[in-house]
Amino acid sequence: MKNYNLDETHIYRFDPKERQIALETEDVHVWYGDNEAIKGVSLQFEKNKITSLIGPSGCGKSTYLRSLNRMNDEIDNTRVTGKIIYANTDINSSAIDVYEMRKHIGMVFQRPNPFSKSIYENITFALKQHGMKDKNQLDEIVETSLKQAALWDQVKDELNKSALALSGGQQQRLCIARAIAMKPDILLLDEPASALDPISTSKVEETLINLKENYTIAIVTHNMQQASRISDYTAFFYMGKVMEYDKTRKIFTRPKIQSTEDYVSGHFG
Ligand SMILES: Nc1ncnc2c1ncn2[C@@H]1O[C@H](COP(=O)(O)OP(=O)(O)OP(=O)(O)O)[C@@H](O)[C@H]1O
Repeated sequence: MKNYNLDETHIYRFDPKERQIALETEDVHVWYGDNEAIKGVSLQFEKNKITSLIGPSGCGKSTYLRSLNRMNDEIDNTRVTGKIIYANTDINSSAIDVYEMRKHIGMVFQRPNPFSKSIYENITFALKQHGMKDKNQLDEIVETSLKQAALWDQVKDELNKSALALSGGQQQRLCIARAIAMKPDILLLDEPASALDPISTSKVEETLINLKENYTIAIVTHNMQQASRISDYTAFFYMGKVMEYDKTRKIFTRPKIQSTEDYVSGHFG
């Protein structure tokens, strides 16, 4: 294993006058008990763009992603410090209504995890929990979300069918539809295509590219081609830090840091 200089980093910063920042973290640290998994990450996520989080296994990508909508709160013995700024508010503050915040910052997990309910109910379940009762309104959201997730044409005649009868790729697009039904601003995805075959993967990628018109997306991926195909920005994580953050094109063609270059060219370690 090469000895990479962990102090040599390159973090691209936006000028907020030129680019709209949808979400920003300042010096975020995450501990699992005594293990400091994230060691001071400050990143900006540009509105209506896709940002990929890449890096070797165990470097903290998922931990960082989960901190962006406080999913680490659900894990015992976890501590998160630093600021996570969304809409001029630090959502890492104890005063935040986490349930409410997650309506704005939604998440899709690695394995498709539809509820054991119909396709229709998968999308309407959380909306009903939030008090929405109007059938026409619910129908409309089901249709719009499934269209945005590029699944409507395949399922529109069988909305009462069990979601578990869909293929893996369709289930994952249903999970994306379920997340966007809440009309979040930001969509966090943790390796959403890793359990899918290449055709389903390319459908999910197409879906994400179309979604960025309306959403800001952060995605953890192990797939370098995927990061370079779909994302506008890429952050390279290593040992709980971001070593390099820049436009995706730069990360993959002219990285500034040796560890990034080795990682993206497959010569890491
Ligand atoms: N629920 C947890 N409890 C305790 N430690 C955890 C937990 N989840 C992650 N960790 C630890 O935090 C560190 C970062 O893990 P994380 O899963 O965030 O990395 P990752 O880059 O997403 O890895 P991978 O690419 O393998 O999914 C690792 O040392 C891991 O063991």
